[in-house]
Amino acid sequence: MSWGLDNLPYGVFSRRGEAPRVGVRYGDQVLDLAAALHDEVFAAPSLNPFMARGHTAWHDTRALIQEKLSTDRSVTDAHLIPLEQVRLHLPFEVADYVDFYCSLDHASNIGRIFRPDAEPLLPNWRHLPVGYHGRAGTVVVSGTPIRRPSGQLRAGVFGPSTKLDIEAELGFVVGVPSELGSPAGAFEEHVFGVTLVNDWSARDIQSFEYVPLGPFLGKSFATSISPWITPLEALPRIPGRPQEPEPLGHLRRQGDWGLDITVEVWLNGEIVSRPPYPSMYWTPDQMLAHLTSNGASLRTGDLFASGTISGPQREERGSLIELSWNGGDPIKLASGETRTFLEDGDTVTLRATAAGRSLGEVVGTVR
Ligand SMILES: O=C(O)/C=C/C(=O)CC(=O)CC(=O)O
Ligand SMILES: [Ca+2]
Ligand SMILES: [Mg+2]
Repeated sequence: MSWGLDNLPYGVFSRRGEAPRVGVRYGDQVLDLAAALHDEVFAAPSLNPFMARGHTAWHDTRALIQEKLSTDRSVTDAHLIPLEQVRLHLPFEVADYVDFYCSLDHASNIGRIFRPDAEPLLPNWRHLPVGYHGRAGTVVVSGTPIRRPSGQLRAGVFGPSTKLDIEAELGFVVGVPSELGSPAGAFEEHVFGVTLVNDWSARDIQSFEYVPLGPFLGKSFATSISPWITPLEALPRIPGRPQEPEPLGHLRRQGDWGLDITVEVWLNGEIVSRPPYPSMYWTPDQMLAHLTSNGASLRTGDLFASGTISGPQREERGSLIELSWNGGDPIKLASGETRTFLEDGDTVTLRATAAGRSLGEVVGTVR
C-alpha cells in the first residue's frame, strides 16, 4: 500500500476554522498527532519543533505511531481525519534553501545547451557537488499557483519569461542544527526526511544573468514542495554509483545513501518523463558534508535539494529544457499538442515512489 505503516510521512494540516497542526498520513487519512499522542510539539503549525528533537525521538515516535495505528482502535477511530476534510500547508518553516547539481546526465545536458563550444562538464564537477543558495522565503506548498516571472531576457529586454521550465528534484530537510565552525556529523543525525521538489526555472532569465555568480532571479521566484515529508527510515537505501576520481576524504560516502526512488513528471495529465534517482552521481551525505565543510552551520528547517534528476535516456530527463533540447525538438503530447516550455494554464505534477511507498505529489499551475 502506498500510504501504509511502512510509509507514514509527516505534514501540517487544518480543518476549516481550526489552527494548522502536525499530522501523519495513513491511507487517505491524516492522523491528528497532538490529539493521538498527547504531545504539544505536534500542536505547532510546522514540523520544526518536532524535527529539532533529533534522531532518537524521530525513531521512537514513528514506532509509537506504527504501534497505535496497528493495535489501538480508539486512536484510529477518534483521530484519523479523511484527507478531503483538510487543507495541507507548507510542512515546515524553511530556514535556508540550497540547491545542488548532482545529476551527471542533467549537468552534461545543460552544459551542452548553455555552453555548446566547451566541455559539457565544467572542470570542478567531479570533484565536489556544485550548488548555490536559493531563496527560502519563496518555497511554497504543492497547489500554490505559479506566476510567470518577468526579468531581463537578454540585453535591453525586460518582460515575461518565454522559457518557463520545471526541475524535478528531491529535497532533504534538516532537523538537527550543527555548530558554527565545525562540519556536520553523521547524515542521519541531522537529516529528518525527504520531500519532492519542483524548482521552477526561467531559462531565458537564467542564461543571461548567471555569469559569473550563478542562478539568481531565474530561480528565486518560486520552488514548490510536497506537503509530505517522508522520514529517512521509510526510504529504501541502495549503494551510490561509482565515482571517478575518488572524492577527497571529507567527501567520502558515509554508507549507502543512494535512494531507490522513481519520479514521474506529468504535464497536463500525461506522463512526459520518469527521472530515476539511482542515476544521481553525488549522494545526499556528500551534499551535507560539502555544505558544512567550511564550518557553515545548519539550522532546523534547512532544505537542500539534489538538483534536477535526469537519467541517461531522453524519457528520463527532469526538465523541459532537456526534453525539448532548449525548444529545438518540441515534446509531442498525446493530446496532439506540442510543448517546448510552459504555457499559461499548464499544470505540472511531480509524483514519486520508493519501493511502492508514495512520496506524494507536487502540483503547480502557471498563471
Ligand atoms: O550549468 C548551469 O549553468 C546551470 C544549471 C542549473 O540550472 C542549476 C540548477 O538549478 C541545478 C539543478 O537543478 O540541477
Ligand atoms: Ca534546480
Ligand atoms: Mg526555484
